[in-house]
Amino acid sequence: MIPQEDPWAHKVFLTLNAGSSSFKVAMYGAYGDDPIVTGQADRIGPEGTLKLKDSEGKPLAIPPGDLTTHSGALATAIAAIRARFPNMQLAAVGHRVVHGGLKYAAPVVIDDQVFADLVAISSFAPLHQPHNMAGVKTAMEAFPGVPQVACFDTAFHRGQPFVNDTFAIPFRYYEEGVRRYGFHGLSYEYVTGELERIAPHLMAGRVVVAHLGNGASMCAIYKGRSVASSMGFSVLDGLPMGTRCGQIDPGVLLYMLEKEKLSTDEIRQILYNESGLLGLSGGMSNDMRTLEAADNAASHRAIDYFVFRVQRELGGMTAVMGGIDALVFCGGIGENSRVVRRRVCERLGWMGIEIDHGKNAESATIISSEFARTTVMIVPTHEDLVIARAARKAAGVPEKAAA
Ligand SMILES: Nc1ncnc2c1ncn2[C@@H]1O[C@H](COP(=O)(O)OP(=O)(O)O)[C@@H](O)[C@H]1O
Ligand SMILES: CC(=O)OP(=O)(O)O
Ligand SMILES: [Mg+2]
Repeated sequence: MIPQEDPWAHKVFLTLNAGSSSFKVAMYGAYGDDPIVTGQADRIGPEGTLKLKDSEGKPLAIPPGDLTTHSGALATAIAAIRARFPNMQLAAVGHRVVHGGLKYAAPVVIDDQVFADLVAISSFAPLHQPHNMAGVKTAMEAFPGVPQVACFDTAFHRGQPFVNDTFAIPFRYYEEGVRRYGFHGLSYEYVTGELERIAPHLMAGRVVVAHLGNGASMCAIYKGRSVASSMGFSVLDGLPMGTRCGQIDPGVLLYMLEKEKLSTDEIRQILYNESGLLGLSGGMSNDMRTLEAADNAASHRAIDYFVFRVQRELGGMTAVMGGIDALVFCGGIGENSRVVRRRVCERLGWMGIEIDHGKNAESATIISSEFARTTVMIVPTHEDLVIARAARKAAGVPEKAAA
């Protein structure tokens, strides 16, 4: 028999994950978890930077290009990847799209209708969705005919119970789509899959995942399904974030409108860009590393509030699940900040949470002490891999156990 060459062996998949002032790009083959290229554009604008590296860590040459806009930076990244891999056979591009609205609860190949639907809900996520869709447009132009696959941060939560999906305002708003969508779903999907693999007995129970990054949220996962999430209608709700406020009394917005006479644009700017860790620290920083290093009254205000809100959510999520079997940390802060992890877990012995300080200091996978009732873990998240897997599936790559 003549051996058949695997038609997928040389195919590649691009993934794009756009944030407010940055985006991450990666390229994967048809199988396996390790990317062929990873990279990031930061501070997109007059001081934009772009860095890409191959699987051996060697930097890719960046051609001259426009780093002042998301589309320009992405076009530059694509040019760099094309120059380094001139014969690449691109099978699909996967995009993180923050909001799928009511209609989209699973990855979808983007056609004109899907594109229009997703642009139409941009105001639901003004910091992310316009950039996500700019990325889709740029990739469509760069790779005509290649399937573009949208992967939604909201999808993981769409089956959540009504009581976590709604606000107590006139019911017509719920019917119109003003709901608590929850976000970071690609991250929760990854972590859930990892837990299923490494600790299936925990996944069968009651898990709280704390995705603590520049954007931060928590999710209560009961038997593998999202039953409560801290983020709501927009990416502002729940925990305080780098520059976003987190949970806020709507009366504060009325105060800003009526008493201060601020415009909606000014209020949006405050809530999305000037609040959270940055706002509470008096403008010092949105970056947890900088705040931890500063160790002064302003940084303590911000970190104390952050820890307090994580603990409150944890208590609430534990209550609605009738207990907790595992607490999982992920995201830049969850994976790296031993201080935040330690402080969150302090005084939670009544919940069966007790961490081993040595294991926490070395960021081990399991950081709870040996006899603690609740397992506390760190699972580094990989949203891009979830996107790559969805793009592979949409392109028709057969499931094949990674060699
Ligand atoms: N070693 C560390 N100690 C404390 N915080 C860290 C550390 N490394 C990263 N972080 C924090 O993680 C956050 C960024 O998280 P990340 O998940 O990368 O963000 P994004 O949402 O932009 O993907 C920043 O606040 C950063 O300070
Ligand atoms: C949904 C969200 O907040 O995303 P990010 O963490 O990328 O800002
Ligand atoms: Mg993030």
